Amino acid sequence: MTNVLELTGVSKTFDDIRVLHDVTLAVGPGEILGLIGENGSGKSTLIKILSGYHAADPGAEIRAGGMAFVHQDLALVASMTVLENLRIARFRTGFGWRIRWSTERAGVKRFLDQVGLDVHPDTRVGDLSVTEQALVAVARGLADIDETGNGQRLLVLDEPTAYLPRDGVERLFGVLRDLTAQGASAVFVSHRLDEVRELCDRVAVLRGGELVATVDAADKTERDLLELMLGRSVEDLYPDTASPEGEPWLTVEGLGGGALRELSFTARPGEIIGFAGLPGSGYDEVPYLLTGARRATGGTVQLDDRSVSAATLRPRAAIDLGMALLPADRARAGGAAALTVRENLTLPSLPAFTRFRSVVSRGRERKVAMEQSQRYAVTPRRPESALRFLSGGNQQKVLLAKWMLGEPRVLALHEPTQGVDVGAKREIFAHLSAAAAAGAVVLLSTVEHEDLAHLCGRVHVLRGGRCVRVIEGGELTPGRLAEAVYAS
Ligand SMILES: Nc1ncnc2c1ncn2[C@@H]1O[C@H](COP(=O)(O)OP(=O)(O)OP(=O)(O)O)[C@@H](O)[C@H]1O
Repeated sequence: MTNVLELTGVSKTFDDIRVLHDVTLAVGPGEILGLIGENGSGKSTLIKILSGYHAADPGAEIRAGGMAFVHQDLALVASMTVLENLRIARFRTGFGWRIRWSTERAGVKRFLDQVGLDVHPDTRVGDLSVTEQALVAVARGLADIDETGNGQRLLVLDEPTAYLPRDGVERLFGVLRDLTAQGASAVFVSHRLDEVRELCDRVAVLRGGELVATVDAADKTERDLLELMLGRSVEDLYPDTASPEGEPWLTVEGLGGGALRELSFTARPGEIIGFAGLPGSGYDEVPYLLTGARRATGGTVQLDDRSVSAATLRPRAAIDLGMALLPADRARAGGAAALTVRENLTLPSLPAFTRFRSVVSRGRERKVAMEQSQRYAVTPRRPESALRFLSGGNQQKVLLAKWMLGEPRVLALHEPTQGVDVGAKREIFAHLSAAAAAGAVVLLSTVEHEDLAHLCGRVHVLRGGRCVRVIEGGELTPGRLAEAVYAS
């Protein structure tokens, strides 16, 4: 049987820098190929060449059958219906250019069935769960292929599980297995090596733009894959963290806003505190409400002897109090994509680079930008390049480095390692632990139970906007956390 995708000699050069070198690979019918690599190794660039967004350097050969893409953010329009999302720009018109809705509904139903989704085509996508939305994105991919394909079907999935709960991941994988049993193929790009091993038949490993290995998933452990990715042996992922003594100096009382109804807790300098829960429980609102990025409806925040009403707290005041926020949505909320790495790094602490009240000292800025890029292992080390040209994981390192420059006393983070490779993840954890050791309070809202269990001294589990359990000490394991989060 002929391959569904064949790449031969694919290279890509940006501004004289070669980010892909002579990549050759193939995907067979019914096969799921994993694509892994460190941040900046060239995964997205390769996918963008497949999708036609970038042209490969001359000399490449690409042969593909019907192909569709499912991106991490799913690219669905929440305010439109499932039907509209699937058929957007392709409605079949009958006599007099009227859209034949009944035919459209029946056509869409066929693709929803293929992904095992029992929702009415007129349901608004925004009203579906994140798992259902991911399945709609897969159904749309199948519909796209049906329009353009030649019978061969290849789904390219770029970190599709980043926002999914565990049961959603299992459901998505079940659907992908069913589809491949019927002859469809998939390329699965992910930083989650456990999921790559679980789902894929073979795994292609990119390192520094080169395809360094293609291996059978069943033959390799997670650690093997990680070492192939990094090209070296690895140490433990998590740093040692101490549980600090002393008086609490952050006191939060009755914090509410969005899905969060009422949250109270105290923190000592040096503590790393986690917040966990299901979507809608409010666990992910904490960093934003505490730092004034989202308007709280009530509650007080006391830092040392300064007490402020959460409802009147604005981001600037929060920064002045020594609080920093690292949001999950780094593309839109975290950084200024069009500004350079240097400008992003120095933005919040600009007054420190200013002479005679208004003149920014470029020289000092440059020096500090270079130092921070080094300290946080940002690659490529080019402070004058625009933030948006960095790979996702490297953007995250820049944004963390930016807040660390101001030596915050409270560091509030939402999904700080989303899309970050395991090597960079280790570095980020080491920086968080160092910030805590220097006396900062670190607050971590994430779905990564493993990270919470290893890094935090205590985790607050939220449900219905309230803390229903605090897990600490010997109880604090990923398993216990998952039980508490999923308990109804
Ligand atoms: N448009 C561009 N202009 C200049 N350089 C770019 C551009 N797009 C990507 N790069 C560079 O190409 C390299 C590969 O980036 P790419 O986004 O493909 O990595 P990745 O493996 O997807 O990383 P991540 O896991 O962090 O998303 C990086 O060094 C990046 O800075």
